[in-house]
Formats: sequence, structure tokens, C-alpha cells
Amino acid sequence: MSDSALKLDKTIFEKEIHCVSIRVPSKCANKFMKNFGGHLLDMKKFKPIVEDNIIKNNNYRLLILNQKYKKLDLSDLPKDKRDFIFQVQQEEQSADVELFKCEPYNIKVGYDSMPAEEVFRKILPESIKEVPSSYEQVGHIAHINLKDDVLPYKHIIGQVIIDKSPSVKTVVNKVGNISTQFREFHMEVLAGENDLNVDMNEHGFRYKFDYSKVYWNSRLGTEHQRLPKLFNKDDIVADMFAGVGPFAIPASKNAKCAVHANDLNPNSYEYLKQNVKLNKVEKLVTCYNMDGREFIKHLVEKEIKFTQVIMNLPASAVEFIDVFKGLFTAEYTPLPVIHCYTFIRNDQEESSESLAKQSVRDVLGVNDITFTSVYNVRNIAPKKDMYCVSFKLPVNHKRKLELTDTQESSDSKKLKPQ
Ligand SMILES: C[S@@+](CC[C@H](N)C(=O)[O-])C[C@H]1O[C@@H](n2cnc3c(N)ncnc32)[C@H](O)[C@@H]1O
Repeated sequence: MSDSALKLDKTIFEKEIHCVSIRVPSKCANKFMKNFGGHLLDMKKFKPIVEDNIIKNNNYRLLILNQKYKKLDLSDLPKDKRDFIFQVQQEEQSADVELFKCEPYNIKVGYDSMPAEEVFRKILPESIKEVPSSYEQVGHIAHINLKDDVLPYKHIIGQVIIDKSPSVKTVVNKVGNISTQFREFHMEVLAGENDLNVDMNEHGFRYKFDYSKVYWNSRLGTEHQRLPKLFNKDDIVADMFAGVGPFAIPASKNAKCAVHANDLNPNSYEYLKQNVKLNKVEKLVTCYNMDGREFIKHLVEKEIKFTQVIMNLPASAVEFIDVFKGLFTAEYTPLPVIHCYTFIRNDQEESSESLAKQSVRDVLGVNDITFTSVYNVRNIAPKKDMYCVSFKLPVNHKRKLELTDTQESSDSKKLKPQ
């Protein structure tokens, strides 16, 4: 049956859970709560100690035992817990016959009190072993990657996610692989509002963008915070693949340093400029819409110095390191620290860290590189991790001084690429 023909019948989730309750004096409720850990009702949205609605008396509370206990004579409850009830009963010395009475307590559960995963298990055929269990949230959008076998149920899955998460207004599914030049997703709206304009907050910074037109990955939130913390106000940062600004904006705002932020995607560039304004860092961040290599050459040609370079295009950033070969003149000190993100697929004996370093050496064609850190950012897939390799360019990559005229005077020395 196709998904659009399927309707979510919420009545199929209704059921009654039969529990056992004990009437205890209100003043002893905390004592029981402390002593009965693990033996009280354990269900989301339901409390184990409630007001007594059977005999409406504020001096009573109903203690609801864990749903695994079913016997009204408490014979399935561990002996030490039964002894504890008896002990409190003795201490209270109450003549009230209602107190310490056990009674059935039935809890009605349904769609609203069930977690999404449980709902999926109930509505998806048993042949589907892996039900959807997680999604990435970007502003009001939940982004899910559905496997082929659940695709016939994609709209219902979307609807359940919206019902279960108040902050989600739209659910999208990734269509195809992320292999576009600008790393944006092709997506299909499964449920909710057909609105992909995000207005969100990450670590106190505000970002606006159209999720279908630019790259954004909420799983990089920690990294967007970690890297800018390495910079200080004397730094000048060149962000080669800046996206909509999640490194550039925190760097300028926190370290108060100047940032040159670039992205080739015209949409990213537009949103980058908007976000720079939105976060009030126009004075520190300059935006560019160029190819990453051209951007670096442009900064050098315009004698715009930079001390830190961010290269977050993990699938191919390492290849872009070639732009630094022979680019700098002898006067360019200190040479910048490069932070290059890369994916390392590791099914070899060699460590991922050394594979990451080697990939940088291979592109630069030299061995004497000073690596300041090789940081494991996150796991992407089995045997595949994302790393941030930070290194200083070796001195022999400085351009050689060349005399442009016959004068030997140091004043007349001009710098030319090798
Ligand atoms: C993985 S995203 C990272 C964006 C941002 N730094 C972040 O963390 O969200 C890579 C970015 O590089 C941009 N890009 C792709 N190829 C590029 C190139 N040749 N030159 C400059 N930017 C490029 C894409 O448009 C995309 O925004």
C-alpha cells in the first residue's frame, strides 16, 4: 500500500497498563520515593506518586509500583520492600484502615504518550528490522535519511516526528547522495510546512539560510565552537570554504579578530553577508565569492596578511593545499597555520592520524611539516572519521627572492613567484 493511502489510526495505540498502588500517608511519600528506587512505576509522562483520586483526601498519596509487579498481595515484590512498608506502617501506628491498602491502578496509554520509536515499531511491518531512530534538527526542520525499505511509509514517519517533537515544523528526507559541488542537500518535504528558510541559533549566534540552497550540518556545532577558540585578537583568519559563516562569525565575535570569509556558492555568499550583519560583525568580517584557491592568491596579491586558514571541505580540502606551494614571499612572517578538514577512511594498520598527516605531506611534497594537532572531529561511518589537521607551512615553501632589476641594493629587491 502506498504511504499516501495509509492513514495514521491513532486508536490502535490505545491500551491499558495494569499496575498495583499502595495508599501511603502524604508525609511519608518522600521516604518511599527514596527507598523504592527501581521498584516504582517507570513510564514517560507518568509519575510514580500521585494524589489519591479514589478517596479524595489530601493526607493520602498513591504509590504506584513498577508495572512489572501485578499481585495485589505484593507477593511478587522483593521481601525487603515489603518489610519496609510494614516498618513504616508500624511507625505510623495509624488506625486508618484505608492506609497501606493495595488497590489496582490502571493507566491508559496511547499515541500521545508513546515515544516515536515505539510508534514506528507498531506501524511498520515486522520485516523492517531497523526503524528510524534519529534525525538531525536544523532550526524548525528535522532532516532524516530514510532507508529504502521504509520509503513507502515516509509521509507517516514524517507526521509522527512532527507530532512527537514540538520544535519540529517540517520534516525532510535526503534524496540521493551529497555529491554536489556546494554540498547542499537535495531533499523532499515529507510532512509539515513547506518552508525551508531556517532562522536558527548555534552557541548564541544567529544564522538565516535556505536549507535547500546552502550547506549546513548541525553535527559540526561543537567544532564550530572549538576551532575559533584557538584564535586571538591578533590573528587574521582566512576561511576558504566559509558556508553561511559558522566559523567566521564566532571567530570574529569571540576572538575579536579580523576574518576574510569566502564561499564559491553565490547563495552561501549572500547568506554569509546577511549573517555577518545579523551578528553585528561587519567591521571584522569581509566576505568573498570566489574559488578557494583564487581567494588565497587574491589575499596574497592584495598583501592582505592572514595567520590562520580554515579549510572545511573535507571531501577535497587537502587537494586545495597545493595553493600554498611557493605562494609566500620571504617577508611573509609568520606563515599561517592551516586547519584542514579531511575524511580518513581507515581499514589499514596505520593510525588514522598518520594517514591524515601523510595526505598533507603528499600534496605539499615535503616531509618537514610541523603538525600542531590532528583532531578527530567525528565519526562518519564505520572506519571513516572526519579529522582537522592543523599544521604550519614549512619554511622552504616560501617564495625565493628574485631580483627584478640589476641593482643589488636590498631596496630594489622585488618579489616574484618561483
Ligand atoms: C562542507 S561546507 C562547509 C561550510 C562551513 N564552513 C560550515 O562549517 O558549515 C563546504 C563549503 O565549501 C563551498 N565550496 C565548495 N567548493 C568550493 C570552492 N572550490 N571554493 C570555495 N568554496 C567552495 C561550498 O559551497 C560549501 O559552502
